[in-house]
Amino acid sequence: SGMSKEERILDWVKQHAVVGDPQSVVDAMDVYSRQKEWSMHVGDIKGVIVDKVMEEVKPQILLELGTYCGYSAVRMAHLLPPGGHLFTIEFNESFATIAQQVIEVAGLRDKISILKGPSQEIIPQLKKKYEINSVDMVFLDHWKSRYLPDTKLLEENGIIRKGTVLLADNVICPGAPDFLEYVRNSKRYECTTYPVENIRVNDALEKAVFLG
Ligand SMILES: Nc1ncc2ncn(CCCCCNC(=O)c3cc(-c4ccc(F)cc4)cc(O)c3O)c2n1
Ligand SMILES: [Mg+2]
Repeated sequence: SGMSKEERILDWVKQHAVVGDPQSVVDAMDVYSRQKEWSMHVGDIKGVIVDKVMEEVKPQILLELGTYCGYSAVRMAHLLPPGGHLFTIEFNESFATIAQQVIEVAGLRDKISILKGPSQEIIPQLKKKYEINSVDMVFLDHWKSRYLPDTKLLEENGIIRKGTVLLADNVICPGAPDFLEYVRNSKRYECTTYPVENIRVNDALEKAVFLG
C-alpha cells in the first residue's frame, strides 16, 4: 500500500504550487522530477520546444494522447489562445484522477477535458460523442507503439485536416521508429525534428504537418 509516485507528485504540487497559477504547477512538477523522483513528463527542456510550437500553431482545438499527471496538459493549455480547448486521452484511471486534480490546482478545468479510455477506442468516438469536427494540433505522448496506428486512425476518421500539426514526444527514446519512418517518407506530411541532448538521455520531438 502506501502512496503511489503519482500521488506523491500531486501532494508536492498541492504543497508547492500556487492555486490558479499554471506556471507554478509546471515548475513544481519539474522540481519534483529533478530533485525527488524522475517522472516521464515531457519536462522543462523539451517543454520549451512544445511552447514554441504552441506559439506557432495557436491551436483552438488541441488533442493530447497520454495525459499521465497532466504536466503537458497544463503547460499547453496555459498557452492556448482565447476560446481554445485541450482534449486529453488517458486510459489509466488513477493517472486520470491525479491529472484532474493537478489541472484543478492550475485553475484550468474549463480549458481541459480528460477523456478516459484507450486512444484506439476514443479516437473513433471524437466526432459523434465529443462533437469534435477536426483538431488543429495533436500532442502524441502515449504508448510509443500506438503513435503510428493512432495517426492512421486520426487520418481515417477525418480528425486531422490540411495543416493540422502532429507533435510527437520520445521519437528517439523510448522511440517510435515505425511512426518516424511513416511520416518522414509520406508525401502527406512535412516533418521537422527537434533533437534534445541532455544529461540523462538523448531524445527528440518530431513535428509532422499533415498536408491533406
Ligand atoms: N493507447 C493508449 N491510449 C491512452 C493512453 N493513456 C496512457 N497510455 C499509456 C501511456 C504509457 C506511458 C507512455 N509514455 C512513456 O512510456 C514514456 C517513457 C519515457 C521513458 C521511460 C524510461 C526511460 F528510461 C526513458 C524514457 C519517457 C517519456 O517521455 C514517455 O512519454 C495510453 N495508451
Ligand atoms: Mg513522453
